[in-house]
Amino acid sequence: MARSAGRAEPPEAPVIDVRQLTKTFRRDGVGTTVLDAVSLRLDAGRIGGVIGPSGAGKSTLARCINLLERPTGGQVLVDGTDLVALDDRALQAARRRIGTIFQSASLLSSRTVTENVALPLELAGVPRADRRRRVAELLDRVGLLAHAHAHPAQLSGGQRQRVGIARALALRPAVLLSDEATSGLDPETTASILALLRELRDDLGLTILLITHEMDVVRDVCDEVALLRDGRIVEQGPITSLVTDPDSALGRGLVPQRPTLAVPVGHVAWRVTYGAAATDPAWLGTLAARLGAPVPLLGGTVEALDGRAVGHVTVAVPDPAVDLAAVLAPSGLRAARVDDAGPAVPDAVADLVVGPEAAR
Ligand SMILES: Nc1ncnc2c1ncn2[C@@H]1O[C@H](COP(=O)(O)OP(=O)(O)OP(=O)(O)O)[C@@H](O)[C@H]1O
Repeated sequence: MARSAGRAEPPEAPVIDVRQLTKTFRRDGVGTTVLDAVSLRLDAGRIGGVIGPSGAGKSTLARCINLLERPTGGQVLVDGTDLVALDDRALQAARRRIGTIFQSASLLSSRTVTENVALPLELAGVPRADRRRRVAELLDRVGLLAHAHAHPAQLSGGQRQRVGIARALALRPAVLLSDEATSGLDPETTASILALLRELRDDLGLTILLITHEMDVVRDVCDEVALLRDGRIVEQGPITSLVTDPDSALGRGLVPQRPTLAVPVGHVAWRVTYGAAATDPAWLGTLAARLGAPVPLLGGTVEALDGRAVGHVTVAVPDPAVDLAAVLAPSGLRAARVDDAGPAVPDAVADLVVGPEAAR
């Protein structure tokens, strides 16, 4: 349809729009608030993460988003429909918009792979021939056609999780909700499941929300992330913004500072944060030439994210009078003296899995 000239298109509504979600459990007249005014939005085709330590309320949030648990307050809009406001019958239909995968794939052990994937189709009354076609398509997509007649006990953990993913996609949901789906898998299997999720997003335009306690999962696959702690979102944003903000605890958790070498006598340690769209790759050599003395590199992590360099390095500046922040600003780098830069891994994320070698 032609757009009318001069009229701005309304911004696209997010596929997931959680507003002021609250959950209080009551036992013996005593209420415990597990989610406190949680709000998050995720646009179509984005992969969002919710990360938090044990007990933060992550699983409760996942269960409130697909309404397995009724929120005490707030709204859960999926594709513009507030699930909280629906009666049970309407909710049953609306829930098909969300496919969920869990830590244990929760497959029926007596059923084959094909029969497990077909289950939601059976329950939805899809005719047998259509079911067969759809299951074959799904198993092909998750790379399990060869195991169609196997039982769950004959599969590896990663393969079981793929069956869970195929089953979650059976009714063509708009949203895939993953509650710790890669927890307990080895790093290689985790990477292959995350690659599959990325592929599903790219090919099917799925919107994916990952609930996890692993920073590596967030860094590898998410476009944006929210940090949940004690039932509240304490920080959230696009990954690229967080990792380029030296003041972001989440950003520093995502690209953790490794232990550095000792500062040579007479030098001052500075932490340099990458992140501008363009960074002069030769800045360290340029800096040494400008100071007329070598600038020892004490450690750091720099990696590519969305085609730009992100991370931090620690360098030892031979002249205490140098204001490195001012010197490096034109190179697209931000610098803070290590004494003022805060801990390598901020307290706010210290209890999350930030990588095996991260400084504690
Ligand atoms: N049905 C319930 N009744 C009472 N309290 C509950 C219930 N479900 C969860 N809780 C409490 O809510 C808090 C958050 O639990 P939740 O399982 O959502 O956290 P989590 O972040 O997923 O933790 P983990 O990573 O350890 O699974 C916990 O203190 C838990 O005891």
